[in-house]
Amino acid sequence: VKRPRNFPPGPRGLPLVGYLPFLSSWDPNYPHKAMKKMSEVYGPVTGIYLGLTPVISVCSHEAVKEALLNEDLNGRPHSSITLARNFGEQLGIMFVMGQFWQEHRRFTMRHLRDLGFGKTSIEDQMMGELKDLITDMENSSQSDAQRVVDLKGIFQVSVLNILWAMIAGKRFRRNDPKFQELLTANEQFFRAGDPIRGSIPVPSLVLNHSRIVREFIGLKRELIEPIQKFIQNTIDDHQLTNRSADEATDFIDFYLNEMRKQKAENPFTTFTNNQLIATVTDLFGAGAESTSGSIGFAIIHLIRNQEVQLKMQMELDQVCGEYLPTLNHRSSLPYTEAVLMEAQRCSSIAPYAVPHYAVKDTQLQGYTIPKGSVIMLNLDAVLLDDGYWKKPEVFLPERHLNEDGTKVIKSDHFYPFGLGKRMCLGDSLAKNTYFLFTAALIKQFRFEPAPNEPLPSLDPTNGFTLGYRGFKAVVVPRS
Ligand code: HEM
Repeated sequence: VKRPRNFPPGPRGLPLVGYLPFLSSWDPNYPHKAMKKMSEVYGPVTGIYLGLTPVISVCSHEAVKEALLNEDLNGRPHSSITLARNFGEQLGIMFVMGQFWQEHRRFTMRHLRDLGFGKTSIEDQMMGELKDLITDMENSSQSDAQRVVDLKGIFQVSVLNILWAMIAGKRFRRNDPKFQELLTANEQFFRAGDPIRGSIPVPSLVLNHSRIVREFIGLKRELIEPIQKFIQNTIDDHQLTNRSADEATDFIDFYLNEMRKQKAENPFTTFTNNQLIATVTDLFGAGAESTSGSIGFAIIHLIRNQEVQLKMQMELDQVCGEYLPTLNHRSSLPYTEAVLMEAQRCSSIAPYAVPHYAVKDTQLQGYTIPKGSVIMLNLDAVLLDDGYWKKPEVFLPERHLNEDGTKVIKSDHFYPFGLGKRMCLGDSLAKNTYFLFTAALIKQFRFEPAPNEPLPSLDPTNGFTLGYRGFKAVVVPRS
C-alpha cells in the first residue's frame, strides 16, 4: 500500500497483509506491549498497515490526549467481530458512531443515571451484594483447613448483579448455573482475540468460509448467541409485564417505552429490538469483565505487598471503626484511594481503550491521519510512562499522595477510563463498585499467599480487555 504524504513513521510490511505477520516479533504475548516497543524506535505516533487498513499506534500522554480530544478520531472501526456480534449491523453503543451513537449513548446514560448509576441511592443494594460475597468467602475459608480460597471469577456475579438490577430489575444467585454459563461465555469471548486483530475488516464471504480466519481475528459466534438469546428472553419477559413509562423500574422498561413511542411517530426509528439487545450486550460485556478484573488485580497487588495491605487495614479500621466502608467514608480514606489508583495504574484492564477510528482526514502531533485509520490509544503506555512516573513498575501508592499522606494528588497522566466524549460510560458505577468491594474485602479479611502455590501472577490474561489469572490465596477473617 502506498502511504499517504506525512503519514506517521513506522515499519513497512508485505503487499496485501501489511505488517500483520511481524507485529508479534516485538512482543509475542501482548500487542499493546509490541506497540509500545515499536514506539521506542519510531516515535509516539507510529503508522503501520494491517492488510489494507492504516493502523495508528499512539503511545505518549500528549499524543493520546490530543487524539482522545479530537472529535474526528471519535469513530469506531466496523470490524467483522462487532458486526457478527450485532446481527451484521452497526448497533449498540460501543462500536457505533456519529448521530446514532450520540442519541443512544445519551439515552442510555440518562436512564442509567436515573436508575442510580454512580449514586449513593443504590449503595444499599451494593452492600447487599457485598455482604453475600463476604459470607461466601467466609464459608469457603472455614471449609478449608489452611483457609485457602479459590478467587478465580469470584467477584463477577456480585459486580454484574449490581448492573443487572438496573438493566433488567433482577439479580442472580451466586451459583445459578445459567448465569455462570453466560459469564463463562462472555469471558471466553473477551479472551478469544485482541483489539488489533479484532479491528481488521474481513469480507463476510471469507469469514463465513474460513474457520482459520475466524480464529485468527478472535470471532467466536457460538459464545455470542447464548448471551443474545438470554437478553431476548429477558426482553420478552418485560414485554409481557408491559410497564408504562411511569411504572418503569429498569432500563429495559424505559427502552421499550421509548421504542413504542418512537415507532408510533417514526417508522425509521433507530430504537429497535436488535438495538436493545446490542446495547445490553455492550453493557453486560463491559460490566462483567472490567470491574471484577480491577478488584482481582488490586487483591493480587495487596497479597504481593503485605505492608501496603496492613497500612490500608489500619486506615480502614481507624476511619470506619467496626463498620464496612461506605461511599461517605471515601474522602477520609486517602491511602485506600491511592492503593486503588495504583492498582489500576500498574494493571490496566483496557490497555488500549476501545479502538478509535478516523471519520475524516485529520492531524495528530503534526502527522496526517487518513480517514478510515484505526487508532490504538495506548493508555497503558501513559500509565507506565517512565518519563513521568518514577520507577513505574514498582507498586507505590504513596506516589498518588501529598507529602504527609493526607490528600490524594490527581495526576493528568492517570485516566484508565479514557478522556473526552468517548470516555467510559460506566466509570461512575465502576469507581464506586471497585472502591466499596476492594475496601470492604481488605477490611474484612487478611489475604496472604497460599502455601505451596506460586505468588499470584500479575501477568494478565490476553484478550479484548485484560483479566487476572485465577489464583488461590489464604483468606482469614479479621476479628
Ligand atoms: C474498572 C472498570 C472499567 C474500566 C477501567 C473501563 C475502561 C473503559 C475504557 C478505557 C473505555 C474506552 C474509552 C475510549 O474508547 O476512548 C471504555 C468504554 C466503555 N465502557 Fe468502560 N470501563 C470500566 C467499567 C465499565 C462498566 C462497569 C461499564 C458498564 C456499565 C462500562 C461501559 C462502557 C461502555 C458502554 C463503553 C463504550 C463507550 C462509547 O463507546 O461511547 N465500562 N471503558
